[in-house]
Amino acid sequence: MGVLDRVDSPADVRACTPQEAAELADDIRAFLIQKVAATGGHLGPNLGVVELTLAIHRVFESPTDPILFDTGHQCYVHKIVTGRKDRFDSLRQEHGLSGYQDRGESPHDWVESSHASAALSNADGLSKAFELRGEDRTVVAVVGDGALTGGMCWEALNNIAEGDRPVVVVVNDNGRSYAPTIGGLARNLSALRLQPGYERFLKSGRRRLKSLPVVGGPAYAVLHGMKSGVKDLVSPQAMFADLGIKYVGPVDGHDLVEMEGALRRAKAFGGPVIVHAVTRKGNGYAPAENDVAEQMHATGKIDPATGKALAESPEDWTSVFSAALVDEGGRRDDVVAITAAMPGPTGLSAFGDRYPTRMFDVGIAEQHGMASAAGLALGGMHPVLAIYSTFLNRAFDQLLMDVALLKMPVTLVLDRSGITGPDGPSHHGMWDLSLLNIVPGMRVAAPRDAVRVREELGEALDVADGPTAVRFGKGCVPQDIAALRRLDDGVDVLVEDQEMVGGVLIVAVGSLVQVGIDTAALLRERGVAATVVDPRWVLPVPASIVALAREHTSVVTIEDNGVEGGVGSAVELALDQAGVDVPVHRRGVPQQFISHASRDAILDECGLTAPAIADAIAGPVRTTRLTARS
Ligand SMILES: Cc1ncc(C[n+]2csc(CCOP(=O)(O)OP(=O)(O)O)c2C)c(N)n1
Ligand SMILES: CC(=O)[C@@H](O)[C@H](O)COP(=O)(O)O
Ligand SMILES: [Mg+2]
Repeated sequence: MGVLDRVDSPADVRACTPQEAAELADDIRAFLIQKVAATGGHLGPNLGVVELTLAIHRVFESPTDPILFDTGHQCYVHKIVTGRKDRFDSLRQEHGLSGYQDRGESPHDWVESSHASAALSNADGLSKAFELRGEDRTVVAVVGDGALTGGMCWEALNNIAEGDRPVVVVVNDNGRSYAPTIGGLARNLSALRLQPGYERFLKSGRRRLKSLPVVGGPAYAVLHGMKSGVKDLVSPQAMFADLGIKYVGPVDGHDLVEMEGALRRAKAFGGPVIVHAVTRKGNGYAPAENDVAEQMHATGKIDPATGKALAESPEDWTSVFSAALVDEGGRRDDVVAITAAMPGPTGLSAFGDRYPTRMFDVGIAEQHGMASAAGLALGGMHPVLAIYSTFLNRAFDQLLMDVALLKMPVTLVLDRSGITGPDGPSHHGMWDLSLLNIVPGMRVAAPRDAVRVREELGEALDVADGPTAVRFGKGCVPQDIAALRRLDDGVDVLVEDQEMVGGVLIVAVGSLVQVGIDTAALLRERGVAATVVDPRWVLPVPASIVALAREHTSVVTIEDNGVEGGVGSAVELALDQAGVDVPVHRRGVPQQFISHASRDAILDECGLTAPAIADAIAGPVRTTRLTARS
C-alpha cells in the first residue's frame, strides 16, 4: 500500500510527513508513467511538476486559494491529488478525464483553456475580486517559461505589480516549450539553470571567504555589497524586481522541502510574489529526459519500459507540408518561416534545418509572430507563419490591421484545422474559416489531399498582393483524390451525374471532400443526382460555384469548421448577392464548445458523415446529439 493509495484530497497531501510526501512524489511519478503510457498525453510536462504541485498543495489550501495552471497541460498531478486518480484510464477520451483543467470535474479547477499565457491575467482578476469582496485568499498561478514568452503574461505582471494583492506566481522554468525556449527572457532565465544551486553557491562562498585570515572579512563585505549585482548577473531577479514584484528563488523545483520553504516565504509575504522554480521536463523518466527534441512534451501510447511509440504514425498533413515548404524554400529565397514555439509540431523543423537563417521561432507569441510577418513582408520577404488553427484566434487583429490592411503577402499555414479530438474544446480548429472569411482581401485554400497541399502552398506563395492561408487538419492525410475536370477559376469537379439534371450541388471543403463524394454515392442510390466540387480556394467563393448553383435545385456545403460564418455562410451570401434563389444547406461543426473525444466520434456526433448528410438531404432530418459543453 503506497502513500498515493491513501491520498484523495489536498488535505491528505498536507497530512503527509516530509518523508511520506517524498514517497508520494515517487508514487505519483510511477503512476504518471504507467497511466499516460497507456492513454497518451502530456507526460514530460507533468513529470516535471510532481514536487512543485505537491508543495503548492501543502502550502496553500485549494480551492479557497485558487490554483491556476497556465495552458493546463501540466495539471495531471493536481488532478491526481484532488480526487481524480481513479479516472486516469479515461484520460482525453470521450466522456473521460480532460487533459486540461475542467470546472465540470472538480471545484479545484478554475479555468479550462489550453491557450497559453492567460493564467496570470486570470489570477490578476481573481485577486481583484477577492480584494473587493474582502476575502483573504491567495491566488496561485503556475506558468511555464514557454508561456512567459507570451506577451499577455507581461501585461498581467504589470497589473499584478500595481497592487499588493496576494498573488503567488510560480514560474515553472524547465527551459523548454517543446524545443528550448527562445529569446532574451530565456537567456536571462537560463543563466540560472546553469547554477540551480545559486543560493547554495552564495552560502558556501560566504563561509569560505569568512574563514580566510585578514582579507576574508573585507572581501566578504565587498561580495555582500556586490550580491545584488552578482545575483542580477546570474539570476533574473532584476527582471521581476524592476516590475515591483518580490522574487523568491531560484529554487530547485524537484526538492520538495526547498520548494515548500520558498512557497511558505512567498505566502507569508502576503503580496505579489514570483517563486522561480527550476525544473526538468520529463524528470525521473529516462526516455523523456533523453528525448532531445521535445522531452516527451506530448506522446501517443508508448511502451512504458522504453518510451517507444506502440504504433507507427502514417504520413500526416504536417509532414506533407513540411516537405513541400523545404522544396519551396529551395525555389525561392524570399520565403521565410515563422513558428510560435512549435517548430516540430507544425513541420517547420526541416525548413529551419535546411535554411537556418530563414526560420524564426518567436516563442509562444502568435500576435507578435503575425505582426513580425507583416514587417518581414514590408521588407520584401514572403513569410510563412505556421501555427495551429485554434491559435490564429490570438493574432486576429494583427492579421486584420498589420497584414491585410497593408495587403501584405503573408501566407498562414493553419495546421490542426477542424475537429482535432482529444485536446478538447479550446483546441478544435473550428474558428479559422469564420475569422478569415471577414478579412478583406484574404484568400483561403483548403487542400483535400497531399497533391493539393503542395499545389495550393505553391499557389499561395505566388500571391504577392495580399494575405493567403492554407488550412488542413490533424492526423493522417487521405489518399489522393483526382478531379474529373478543373474549371477556369480553379474549382475541381469530382463527381457529376451526366444522366440526371439538376439535383444537389455538394461543395465539399478540405478534409471532408471524401465525405462529400460518399454522400453523392448514397444519394444516387436513392435516385437523387448530385454534383460534388472542391473549390480548393474556398474563400472568397469562386464564381463558378455561383454559376453551378444556378443549375441545381439545392446546394449543400460540408466543412470542418464552425457552421456559422464559414464557407457555407459565404456561399449563401454569394448566391444571395448574385440573385441565385437556390437553398443552401450548411453542414459544419455546431457553434458550441465540444468536449474531448476522438475526431471520428465527434464528426459522427456532429452529423458530418455521409449517411447523416444523405439522410438530411434525401431522408428524415436527424437531430444531432452533441456532447456539447454547457
Ligand atoms: C497560445 C498558444 N500557443 C501555442 C500553444 C501550444 N503549446 C502547448 S504547451 C506549449 C509549450 C509550453 O511551454 P511551457 O509554458 O514552458 O510549459 P512546459 O510544457 O515547459 O511545462 C505550447 C507551445 C498553446 N497551448 N497556446
Ligand atoms: C498543450 C498544447 O497546446 C499542445 O501540446 C497540444 O496538446 C498539441 O496538440 P497535438 O498533439 O495535436 O500536436
Ligand atoms: Mg517550459
